[in-house]
Amino acid sequence: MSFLPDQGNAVSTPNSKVIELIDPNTEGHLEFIRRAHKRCAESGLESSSKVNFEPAARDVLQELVAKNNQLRSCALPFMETLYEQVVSTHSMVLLTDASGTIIESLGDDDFLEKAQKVALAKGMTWSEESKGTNAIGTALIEELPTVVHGQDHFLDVNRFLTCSAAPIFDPTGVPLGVLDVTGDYRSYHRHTMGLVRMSAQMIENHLFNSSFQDSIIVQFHQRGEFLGSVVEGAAAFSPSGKFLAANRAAMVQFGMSVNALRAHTFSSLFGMPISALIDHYRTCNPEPLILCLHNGNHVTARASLGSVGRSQFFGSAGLAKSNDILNGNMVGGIAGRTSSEQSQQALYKNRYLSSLKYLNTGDPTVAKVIDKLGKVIGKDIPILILGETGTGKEILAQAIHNDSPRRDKPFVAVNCASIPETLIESELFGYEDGAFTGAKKKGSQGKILQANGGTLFLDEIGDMPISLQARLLRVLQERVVTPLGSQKSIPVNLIVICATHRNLRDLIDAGQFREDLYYRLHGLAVKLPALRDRKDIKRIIARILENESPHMPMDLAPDVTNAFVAHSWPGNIRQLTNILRTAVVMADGNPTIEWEHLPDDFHDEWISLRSKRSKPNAAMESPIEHPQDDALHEPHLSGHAEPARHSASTGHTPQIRRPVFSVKPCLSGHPAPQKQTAQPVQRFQFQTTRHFQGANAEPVKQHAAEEPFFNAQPAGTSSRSDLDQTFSRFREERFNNRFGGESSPYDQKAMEARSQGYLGAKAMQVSSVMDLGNLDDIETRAIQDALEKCHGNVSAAARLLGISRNTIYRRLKEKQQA
Ligand SMILES: Nc1ncnc2c1ncn2[C@@H]1O[C@H](COP(=O)(O)OP(=O)(O)OP(=O)(O)O)[C@@H](O)[C@H]1O
Repeated sequence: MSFLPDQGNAVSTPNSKVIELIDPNTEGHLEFIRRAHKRCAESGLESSSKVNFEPAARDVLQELVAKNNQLRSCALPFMETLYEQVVSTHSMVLLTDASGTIIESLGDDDFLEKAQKVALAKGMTWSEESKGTNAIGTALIEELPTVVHGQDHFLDVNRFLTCSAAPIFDPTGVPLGVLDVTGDYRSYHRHTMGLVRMSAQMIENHLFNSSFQDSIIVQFHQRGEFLGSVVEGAAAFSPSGKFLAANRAAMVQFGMSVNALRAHTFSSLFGMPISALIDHYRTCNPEPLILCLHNGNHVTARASLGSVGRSQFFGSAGLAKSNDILNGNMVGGIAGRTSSEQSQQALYKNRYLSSLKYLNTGDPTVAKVIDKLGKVIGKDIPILILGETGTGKEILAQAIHNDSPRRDKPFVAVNCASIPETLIESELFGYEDGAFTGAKKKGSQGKILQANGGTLFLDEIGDMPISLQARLLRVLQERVVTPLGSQKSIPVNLIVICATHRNLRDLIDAGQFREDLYYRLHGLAVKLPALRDRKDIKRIIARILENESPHMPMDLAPDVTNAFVAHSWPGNIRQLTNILRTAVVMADGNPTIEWEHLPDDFHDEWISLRSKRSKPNAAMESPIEHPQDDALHEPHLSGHAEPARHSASTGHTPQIRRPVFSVKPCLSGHPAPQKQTAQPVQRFQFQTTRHFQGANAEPVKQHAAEEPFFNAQPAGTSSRSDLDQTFSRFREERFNNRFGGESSPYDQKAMEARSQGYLGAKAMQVSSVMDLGNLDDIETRAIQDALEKCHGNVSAAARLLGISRNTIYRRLKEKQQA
């Protein structure tokens, strides 16, 4: 094969050289043709030889088309587009298989007649052997784009033709066929070859995507604006990160052949664990990532997780393996699959059928939830999923979809809390061409229409702006959607699943949620338990470990297991997953996860929560030996005396250092915190609302000193969800502050930026930061609030803000020095 450096020509041959070969006026081209003529002469052909016109028998033709069906169906739309470019130029567009036999043709009527005379018809073979030097046959031998013009043809009868052909390769570099434009030699145009090459590459990319649609596909390019274009690189990986295949643009960017790439994984090529990529792309509207290739080049990348990625949690290692096998088989070529492959695929589909059961890991509350859901699946009953953050609401919604008769239709998730209020409407309902300034030229379909036929998952429905709730209600009741700027209502047929961690009843009382919508959504409401209340945590741990370490069984050391069982897991299963993911990497091949493999912030949280006895008796029950004290130390920011923690074995509270935070009043003008001298850790007295609300807002909301941090609270008391609200209000307010409140120009700017694609979005990000003016203050305020919220626990504050602990230390030191 030939388009890779160690295998052939197309990639190793610089583009300038290729252009010389295909330009009939250059010496390089003449040499190329001389070589081809020599081959023909050596095979016994003579220039005066007659062409074989015998049309192919009907059944032979049928078999030929069936054998090459995937290539033909992928290529046909591109052939049609290509033909539109060359129509009325006495030309035809041809597609052949790997032997040079024509399997599809589109042509100008006047030229078709002439073409028949030289056997340019379906079923005819245009290999060099049978038709002498010609673009199709020669391109197959040289595995290079080829122009054979007029006299270049070996056979006299073909010399009235001009042909421009480009080979098409499968994702592993094996030639599948040739795309060609052939016409009367007087109609020759240099641009024809460019069109043919580009179309061949588009066909290859399309074949690549359809061959690996179950795998994780990463698309990338050094220039972000080229994402989505024909020159973007695309590489496919298994769920465990194993390299499967790459298109030729990817091989050029990697600077490696497919054989060399097979020794690589996603992380060795992109410097990031595949699990982090999956996490990023499972979020709503993920941004493209800037990744660093193994060769130091930075690329803008985006990924599609395919069904493998989407169902990663349902398939565990078993599913991952079966997909690896499937994909591994594909690497051998994309031609017909064997029966064992088909049965593998059946197995894979069957696993899909058991998604809900998969989530039933032994907790009686979850079992009841699954039982109830099983009864309504497939019926037109809206489902509302309740539960704290990270309890698996989205996973459950996906499982409901997977088990429903709509499983082959789209599952579209929208996080109502993560989209700015001004954009939710267009994101959900779509908009028409020119609906507003900056809207995309061709309009946008919107998530509701994207989910048509399938399931729409509205996460954080409690955060949907009240103004849009009426429109959503109309969609649910009348089953039609009207895009922005359109007069037309489009019928939709979908199942809606909603989720929230908020109390919708409270929101109704506060006038923030429509009661009619509540009842419309509230067909069956189920509540997922918090992880600390689940009886199956060990099974969940085992499952996560299977996913994170598919090739090596891993387990927790007994003291770690005990700690995990006793912990109150404020971030629920998401937090557990992230901790285990880091621990698996830290264990570095060791099959047992020990204390020292756990991240520092887990140590901090563990101690912080235990010292507050958030789980009564947990510390006493737990036979945990703590890790080295040193590992728990964090620098003292204030030199305050540290509070104590319980001794694991005795239940006493030995004096050890633990992080204590205090800020100088100058940071924000707030009163300095009380000096902390003894346990329990003293909370700051502060006003949660002060940065978030306007002058008329209720000013003071004080947290009681004894309120346990991040602990489950009965409704109405300050709790994790209170904390979430505070932070989301902070973000909202910050957003409004930045962009000027009600009639902010941001809406328009954001729309315009979006319409300009990735670059626009980036520019928007940059300009929004510029607009800020006082970024320092905002950052400091956010840090201070987070620290207050977390009672000085720097790690927890860092986690809340999504920044590193070092950033917090640095910022505070800077402020103290200022
Ligand atoms: N039963 C489970 N087994 C293994 N992992 C799970 C399970 N349920 C959830 N997870 C993990 O927990 C993470 C959080 O799940 P998910 O996003 O569904 O939670 P959520 O309740 O929708 O969170 P949020 O309310 O913050 O959107 C997932 O990324 C997944 O890794």
